[in-house]
This record gives sequence, structure tokens and C-alpha cells, in this order.
Amino acid sequence: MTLFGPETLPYGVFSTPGGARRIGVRLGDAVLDLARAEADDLILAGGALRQPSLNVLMALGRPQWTAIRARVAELAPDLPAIPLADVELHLPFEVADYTDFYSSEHHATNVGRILRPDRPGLQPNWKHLPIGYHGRAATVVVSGTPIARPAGQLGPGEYGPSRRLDIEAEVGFVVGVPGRRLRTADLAEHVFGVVLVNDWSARDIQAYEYQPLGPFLGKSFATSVSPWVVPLEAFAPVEPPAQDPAPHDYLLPPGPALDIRLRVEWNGTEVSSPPYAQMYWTPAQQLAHLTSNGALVRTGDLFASGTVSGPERSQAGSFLELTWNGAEPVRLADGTTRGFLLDGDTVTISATAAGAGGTTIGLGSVTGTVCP
Ligand SMILES: O=C(O)/C=C/C(=O)CC(=O)CC(=O)O
Ligand SMILES: [Ca+2]
Ligand SMILES: [Mg+2]
Repeated sequence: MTLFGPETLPYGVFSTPGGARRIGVRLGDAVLDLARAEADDLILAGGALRQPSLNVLMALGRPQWTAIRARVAELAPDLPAIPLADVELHLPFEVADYTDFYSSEHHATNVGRILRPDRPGLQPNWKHLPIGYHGRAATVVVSGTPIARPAGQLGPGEYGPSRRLDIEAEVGFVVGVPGRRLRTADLAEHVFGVVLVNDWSARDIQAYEYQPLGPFLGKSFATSVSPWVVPLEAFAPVEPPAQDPAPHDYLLPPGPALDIRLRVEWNGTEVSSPPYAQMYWTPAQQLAHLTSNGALVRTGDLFASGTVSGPERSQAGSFLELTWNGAEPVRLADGTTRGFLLDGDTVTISATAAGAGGTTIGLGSVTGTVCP
């Protein structure tokens, strides 16, 4: 079984040594060169495929996305193909704005217990609206980019490198068509596709700075995304979890969940398997909420699910939860133990998902190595 067969066909931006950035689609272990296919008039996309990023393609809208994808699938065996091993992959789209949600009930409850032990895990508003914050688009980087350990204020009078550097395994949604005051039913008209996200987080910086305005420097230093954007239509929609209390009208109907199964590896040891299908708030509700006040989403906007954590410890999407703030270290295959990230550590988040027509599709992976 290949995870990158004709039912997946994710888009990315690649280059070969000395060459310019071009748009490609992954098929198996090859990249189909769509820039050349358009230049050869095999695919008509008004120049959208002859660009150094996906943004022009993403702005075309759903009917053209569907038509181009169908044409790529039809032509795939005959399109110019380059071995994946011979290309460099780049950030696939120019990030306009980056928003991060907080939509796993298990993650929100765990983080609440760890950071605010004197209060109930979930805040009273949590089941009434998808909580989120606006992040920093400029520091969204492609998988493989080294992650420099941030320094900052760790407490009163204390400044230095973070000692509690962490990950957050998330699913990201990439906006193609701009809009404001969107309804949940509008998701597929506006969202082009899905990436994996690692929202690197310095827990000591975060814990000191976040009150009362929320995450700031503890999360804005780097956010990694996978190089392949999997089109929304490649996924088989599934039923989201029941919501109680019923959300406000503008958040209904909730729209589908996606059955994306993540896997987190720490220096090659699999340490957790977060289940995205169990997220409380759906991407359609996040998009409707994000734009409900009249705020504009633009081509290239990235909104992330929030840390994906399931009910089990082995399903934690952050090391904060996995090691319970470092108190219960995990053992890696080389016999060493970890609470938080050490310099030189590599984290890889990968995922598969239920694809349309009963298939299993791949999302690839997002990886990063910590440097001092
Ligand atoms: O509960 C808090 O104070 C903050 C928790 C987070 O780390 C927020 C975040 O990035 C959202 C998420 O990924 O779920
Ligand atoms: Ca996050
Ligand atoms: Mg911004």
C-alpha cells in the first residue's frame, strides 16, 4: 500500500540543484512537475502552476481545484516525474496570517491542570467557543528547518535559554479563498488543504508571560509545517464528537471531522499517537468563529487545530503532557530519558488518514532538530 497513490496527490514546492522553485504533486516516491506540465499545455491553469508558491493556485477556488486535481490524476502516469530523493522541498505557500486554536478537550484539561492546579482543568468558556490566539506568520518554517532554542524571561529577574522546550502536534488548515463572516458550510469553498504542524513551545517562557493575554514569545519563535498540502477532497469526512452544551447557531452544523492519525517520534522512538478525529471543535467551526466578527481570512492563512491529545497518556500531543511537566520522563530506544527537549534532539510528527473511497492516505511528516 502506498500512502501517496492517486487518491492523495498532495501539492508542494520543490527545486532541483541550481533550479528555481516549482510546483509539484507527490505520487509515490516521485514529484510530478506541474510547472512543466502547464508550460507544455498539458494542464490549463492560467499560469497558477508556474509560480514559486501555491498561493495563486489556492486563490482559484474549489471548482478549479477540483478540475486541476482531476486532470493531474488523469495525466499522472505521463507527467514529467523527478525522484523525491533528488529534490529539495520548500515552504509550500506564503503564510498570510497564522491562527492557533486550542480544540482538544484532553489537551486543554491537561494543560489547565498543570499550569493552573488551583482551578478546574477546563475554563468555563471552553465548550462555548473555539478558543484561539493569533500567532506569527513570519516564523512558520518548512519541515527540516533547524529550531534554535529560544531564550527569554523565565521568571522575575531570570533570563536565559528555555529549559522546558516542547512540541505541539497539530493539524493545520490552509485557506485558499478569502472571506469574512463565513458559515460552517463554507469550509470546503475556502480551505484548500491540510498540513501537519509542530507548534514548538517554550513552556517556561509561556508560563511566565501568558497572563492575562495568552501565548506570546513562548510560541512565536518557530512553527514547523509539513511540505505537502493534502487537498481537502482527498479525505473521507467522519462524524465529529457530540457537543454538549449545543454551540451557538453560527457554529452549526459542526461540519465533518477528519480521521487523521498522528504519530510522534522523539529521536526515532515512537512516543505517542494522537487521534485528530476526537477533537472537540471542528475546522468548520474554527473558521466560522475566526471570521464571525468580520475579520478577513486571506489566501495563505494558516489556522491550526491546537494540540491534538487523546484521552490516554500515550496519545499526548505535547511532552508537557506526556511527561507531566517533566515529572514522569519517557525512556527512548537508546536508553536515555527525557522530560523536555535537549539540544540535538529530533522530533518527527507523521500522519495517515482515512481517504475518500475507503483508502488510506498519507500526510507525510514534519520534522525538526533542536540546536543551541
Ligand atoms: O492553557 C494555556 O494557558 C495555554 C495552552 C497552550 O499551550 C495553547 C496552545 O498553543 C493551543 C494548543 O496548541 O492547543
Ligand atoms: Ca499550539
Ligand atoms: Mg501576522
